[in-house]
Amino acid sequence: MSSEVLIRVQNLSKAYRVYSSPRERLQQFLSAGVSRLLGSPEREYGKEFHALQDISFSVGRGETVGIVGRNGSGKSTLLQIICGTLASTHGTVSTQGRVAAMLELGSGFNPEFTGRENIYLNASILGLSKAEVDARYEDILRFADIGDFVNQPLKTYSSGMVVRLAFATSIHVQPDLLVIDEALAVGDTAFQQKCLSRIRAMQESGVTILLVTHSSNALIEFCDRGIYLKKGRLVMDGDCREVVKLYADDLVEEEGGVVYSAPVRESADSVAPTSGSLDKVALEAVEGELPNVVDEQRLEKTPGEESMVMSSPSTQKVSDLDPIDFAPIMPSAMGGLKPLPSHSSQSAIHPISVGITDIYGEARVNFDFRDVFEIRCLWAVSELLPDPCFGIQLLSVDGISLWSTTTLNMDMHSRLLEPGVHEVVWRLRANMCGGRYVFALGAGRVIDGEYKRYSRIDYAGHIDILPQRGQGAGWVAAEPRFALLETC
Ligand SMILES: Nc1ncnc2c1ncn2[C@@H]1O[C@H](COP(=O)(O)OP(=O)(O)OP(=O)(O)O)[C@@H](O)[C@H]1O
Repeated sequence: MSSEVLIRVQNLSKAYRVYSSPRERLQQFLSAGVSRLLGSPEREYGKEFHALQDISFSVGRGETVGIVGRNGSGKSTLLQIICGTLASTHGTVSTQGRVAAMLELGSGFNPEFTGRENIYLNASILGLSKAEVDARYEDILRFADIGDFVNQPLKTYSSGMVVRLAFATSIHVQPDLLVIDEALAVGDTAFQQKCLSRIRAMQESGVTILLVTHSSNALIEFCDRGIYLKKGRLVMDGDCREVVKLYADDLVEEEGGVVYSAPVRESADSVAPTSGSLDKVALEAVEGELPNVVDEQRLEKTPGEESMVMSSPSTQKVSDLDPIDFAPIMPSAMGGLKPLPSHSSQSAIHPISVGITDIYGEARVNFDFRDVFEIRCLWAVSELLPDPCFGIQLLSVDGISLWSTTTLNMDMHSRLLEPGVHEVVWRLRANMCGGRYVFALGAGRVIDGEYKRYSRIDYAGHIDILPQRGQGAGWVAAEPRFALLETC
């Protein structure tokens, strides 16, 4: 990336006047008329609302910057001002070179014009001559792949077709800056993939890209830098992972969850073990203790109860053993769990504290791919609880549920839980791609063969899995192998 600044935003603010009723709006309108007639000062009705407040940042040539923030945080407003389709209230924006923008659906397109007319219109607004558009026209059509619709008015298009045309036009005008406002989310999967690979090619050829996204993965995968807008203010501009972390924590908090991060022990986390090292230590720990392993692995030990025991083949050599099965599940170091607030109405089973730990019960956040880790919770049971059931859910930081299960699904039920405090441990393997993952927990009862939730912890903690080179993108780490075979 060169040091040339392509976008400079300085102390940018955008204010709207918002009215509580149509009447108030009318009063404002009349007051403006009266003040114009009489030359008197205009009386202000309504309230001022700041969609953006005092935003400053710059983007260098060749950089890809992602903007994240909740709905209404000002992302589209910012892009519109940068692209010149909206005026700011205060501050300045300067851009260098040709700016191609994919703002809201069809922005810059006229619904009455045909696709063809819109291509020419749009490209000419961006400074291309007719001859230049002629030379690119076939390529644009090929990329958009909308067939004969190109000769129909845009108002007859589906939203996906508008995106196809808009994207095809934007990338063929050789922009210096490409501005994309979530538009790709509308296209079909195959088209999205085509666009993403074209965006990557444009990144490589030095095009500057400003991208609004709701996907933390997209931010981390595509962007050099992240900007986080919150209620119209820029709260972070920097490393994508830092931005994702802050955004994820805020999301949980704002959606009513109580955010507890498992206490991070700097020494343990700053020297995160390399892949497999934890497993090795775990195996050393269990060597010589094999006869006790099965007993140790019960989540709760009640004489005579056989549920909640992890399967443990007993004929393997120690060197073959996998810590997910063979390392004993130990009680947490109590400092490793974070206390949860008590609520005024408490159900028969409610959480006291929760945390994510390594297999020694030590709080930890960073794990390598395939490391084994544990999500622990102390549950207070206030009455004899027949058929208790525990649930777990793995979520992306965007709140997408990636996996969930319950002890009922795992056929671990029909077990009486005594009043008291019980530590429940879910041991998992980090079979996920690099990135952040959030966990939710639940506890309840099995009633008529169904899991009835008594308590839920929306945010029980998160882990960061360190990315592995060549692993690929996404959530599921499928551990691919590849062969290219000769055929005769
Ligand atoms: N013309 C307007 N009058 C009053 N308020 C407006 C106007 N346009 C936008 N806003 C408000 O400005 C704020 C920022 O809107 P903006 O569309 O930029 O948010 P956003 O982050 O892009 O949201 P989303 O993720 O939903 O697209 C919102 O609260 C919105 O309601």
